[in-house]
Amino acid sequence: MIRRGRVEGWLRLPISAFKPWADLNGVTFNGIKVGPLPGHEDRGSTVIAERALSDGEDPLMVVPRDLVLSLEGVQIHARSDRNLQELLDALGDFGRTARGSILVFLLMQATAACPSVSKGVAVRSPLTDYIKFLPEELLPTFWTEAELNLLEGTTLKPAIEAKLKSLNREYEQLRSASEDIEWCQKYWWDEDTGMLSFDDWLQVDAMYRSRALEFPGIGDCMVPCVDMANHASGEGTVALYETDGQGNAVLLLRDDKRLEAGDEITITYGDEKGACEMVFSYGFIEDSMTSARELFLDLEIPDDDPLKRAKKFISTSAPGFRLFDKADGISWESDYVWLSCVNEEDGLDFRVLQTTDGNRELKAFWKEEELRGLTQLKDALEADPMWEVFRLRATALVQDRVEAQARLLFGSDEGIRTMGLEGTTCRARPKALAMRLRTLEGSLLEKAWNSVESEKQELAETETVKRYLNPLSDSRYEEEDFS
Ligand SMILES: C[S@@+](CC[C@H](N)C(=O)[O-])C[C@H]1O[C@@H](n2cnc3c(N)ncnc32)[C@H](O)[C@@H]1O
Repeated sequence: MIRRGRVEGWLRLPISAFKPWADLNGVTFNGIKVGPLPGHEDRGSTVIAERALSDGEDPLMVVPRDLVLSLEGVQIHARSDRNLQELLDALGDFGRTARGSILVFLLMQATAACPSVSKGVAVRSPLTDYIKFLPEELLPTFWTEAELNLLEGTTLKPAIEAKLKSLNREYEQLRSASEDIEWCQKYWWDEDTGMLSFDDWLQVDAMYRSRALEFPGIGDCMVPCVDMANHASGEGTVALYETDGQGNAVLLLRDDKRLEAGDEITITYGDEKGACEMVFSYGFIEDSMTSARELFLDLEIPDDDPLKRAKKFISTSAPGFRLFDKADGISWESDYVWLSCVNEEDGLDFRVLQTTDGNRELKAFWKEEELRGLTQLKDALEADPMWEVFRLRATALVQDRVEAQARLLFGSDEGIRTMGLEGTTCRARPKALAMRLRTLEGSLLEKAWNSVESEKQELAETETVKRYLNPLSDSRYEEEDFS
């Protein structure tokens, strides 16, 4: 439906109509305009200074609170749209989340804009026209199979596979929740008259994912007009967003920033976000990015670990670890790794205890002390006389996983580069992004391997580890392989 609406024109407005739309809906612009930036048209539209701007300016933009598309905003729309309310109710818990309610609201707006849908099925709002300004984002959920193959060995590959599965589940949930609602059956699902397909769910997901911001006091939401600002990190960030006393969204020039007419007004989508997340959520990697910044590698507790089931049950964190850039090198963090590398003979124990309300609960203990959260495990290990041994095990585990990932990435490199460069089935943008991500992740993996290698060597020189590895000199310890 959405793709067709854009092609046929009923779901598309030129960016030249943006200012009249904003004026009509009470948005205030102060010395700025929205449109493509000459020389950077590939980034779509952006916010541009119309005159010189400096410290002490009034807000560059004020967006009335009733245009802010949040969970609360959708619930307010639903009060005057019976069909929207029925749909949200039918979706249960998902309809009460920011993401679920906003995606459904966007679908309703596209439906309202469709000329073949009877008036009154979906109530039109200022946002019905707003979504006509939103470009089609080429996020990886829209990449072809050949393009996705270029991601082999990157952490984006499993992330996209998992995302597509979860989008499919959500789409099926939408279908089963709404196929008995008469108008949904007619306009969305009917074999002859229904217009919805999985692609529409991907489209509203892409609108939300690439444009949602976390607004102080509101949470995750889409803010029309502020979401026209492109991203720049660090000192490149020119403006910031917040809410004013009335709940309106405002865009403010950062202190010490001075702009000339024609300069771009950027915000940050999150300076800490890594290359993988930037491609995943926004479909680009900032030109100035010279490192993948961070990457997440999954990890399985080995089958021969006798406490595997209990460890998996108790674990609340994602099974894996995060590698990230630090000022002095590469570091990693994960509660899961610490849990993976200790066992009963070290002092880890699990017990089923009765809670005050009569339920039974599995609790983890370290040397008789209850762990009130997995984050406490690392502190307990750090205070243990065997700390260096545990660290060595953890580093070895991390290094093995980094090495396996590097083999996957570099092992597929030659074939991929040939396919990417010669393959005619891959579009230029996904191709360039995939190649850049491969390079950035490859270099982070190399640095991480070297960094854990030196850590391992340092640890191997400690007295605790030497004693541990040499059971003949101290019969308390058994031999272990850290190679
Ligand atoms: C919140 S929207 C910004 C407005 C958008 N350019 C438009 O035309 O509607 C985010 C999208 O803008 C583009 N974008 C933002 N910052 C960019 C940058 N620094 N380089 C390239 N593309 C960028 C990406 O396509 C991203 O998914």
